[in-house]
Formats: sequence, C-alpha cells, structure tokens
Amino acid sequence: MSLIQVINPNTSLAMTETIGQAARAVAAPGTEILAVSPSQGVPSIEGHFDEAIAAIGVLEQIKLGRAQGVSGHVIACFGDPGLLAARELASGPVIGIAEAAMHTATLLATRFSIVTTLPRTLVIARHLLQQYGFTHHCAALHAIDLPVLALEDGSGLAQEKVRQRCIQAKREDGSGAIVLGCGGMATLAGELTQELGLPVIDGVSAAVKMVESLVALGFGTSKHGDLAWPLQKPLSGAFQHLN
Ligand SMILES: O=C(O)C[C@H]1NC(=O)NC1=O
Repeated sequence: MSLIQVINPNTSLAMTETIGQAARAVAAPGTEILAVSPSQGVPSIEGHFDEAIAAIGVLEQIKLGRAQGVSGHVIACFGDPGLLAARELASGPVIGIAEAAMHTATLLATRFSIVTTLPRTLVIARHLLQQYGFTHHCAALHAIDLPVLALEDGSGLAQEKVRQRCIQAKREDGSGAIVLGCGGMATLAGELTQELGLPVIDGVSAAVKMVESLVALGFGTSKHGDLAWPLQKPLSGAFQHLN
C-alpha cells in the first residue's frame, strides 16, 4: 500500500474534500490518499500575497507527510505554491497540479487552453507556463471572473461558468485540450471531457497518477544539487516547527 499526500494549500476544508474526492477517484487500488490542508493560512489563493502565505503551509504539510511515511506529495493549487521549496524538504516526488495538467495536455494535444478563476491570477499561470517551458503550447488563458470559493458555494454558478468558458475555448482557441486552472474544479473534468469531446484536464488526478508512476519507477526527488535537503540553521519564532 502506498500513501500519497494531496495538499490543498488553502484552509477551506470543503475544497480539500473536493480535491480528495478527485484524487481518490483515480488512485490505484494500492494507493491511499491523504487529503490535507494547512492548520493556518489563507482560505483561498488568489494572488501573489496569498501564494506566499500558502507556501509556508505547504512546507508544514510536507514535513508532516514525511513523518507519516507518505511516498509522495501533490500540491493541489494551480499556482503550485512552494513547489521547489517543498522538493528540498521532501524525499518522495512532489508534483504541482499546474505542472501535471500542463505536461498532460502537451502529451494529448499540440496546444491547450487554460480556464481559471480570477483574471488577476492569469499572470501566475503565465509565469508557470514560462517556468515549465509551455508558453508556446498554451493557445489562450481564460478566467471565469469568480472567486475561488464560488466553486464551493453550492449554487453551481461557478461550475456553469467554467463549462461555458470551456465551450468558448473549444470554439475559439484552436486548442486540442483544456486545462482546468483550479484545484476546486477537479471534479468537473470527466463530465466536461465527455460533453466537449476533447481532453479537459484536472491537475489533481494527473498529479496523483504521476506520483504513482514515479514511485513505481523507484524515483524520489533528487537530492543532488539545488533540491538537496535545506541547509541546517536554527529557524526561529513562527518557523520553529519547520526545523
Ligand atoms: O489560482 C486559482 O484561481 C486557483 C487556486 N487558488 C486556490 O485557492 N486553489 C487553487 O487551485
């Protein structure tokens, strides 16, 4: 049995449940999913400030996951907050849902579109496209212009806006695939793939399968070079628990 920790970096437990549901839906029979979120932090991640706060919570959870013997980790926020810092702290693989979804899209189509929440977070997705080398694979980025937690308000409005934007992206972008740009959209991908007749990719499920594959291949995060364990130094104050 292997244990994969799926971290919702925001503190909204309803979204952690949504993310855990998507992860469990694709987990292999021998995989147990541990869906977690930080004990403190930000209820939704909608900009650079939120990402900085969330990254500390990610590191806290990585450390806890290691102590629980998890075989790998998923960072289930489309900004992949704290990804490289988390890799320094982890021995198993650490996969962000944005990188997982983007990699998956490039294996299925020559160009993909992204549908996310607020317009102000589009720049974060653009930075990740550049960082991961996918700028030329992404045909367009769309925002439904609703806050992240609208996905958890039970009205269905955000889900319908995601659906409409995906239909528009298929019609206008010339993309062969669509990436859902929020952990809270994770459970929408299957139905949208069926309805639209093209791959609509959720990064949570993609990341879970990538972690499973890397673990099955016997790989963990490289500890040679810049992702080696953090240099030992006395962390103080609010960061003592990360020592
Ligand atoms: O950037 C976004 O819009 C989505 C991102 N924010 C969040 O709280 N979880 C996420 O996946």
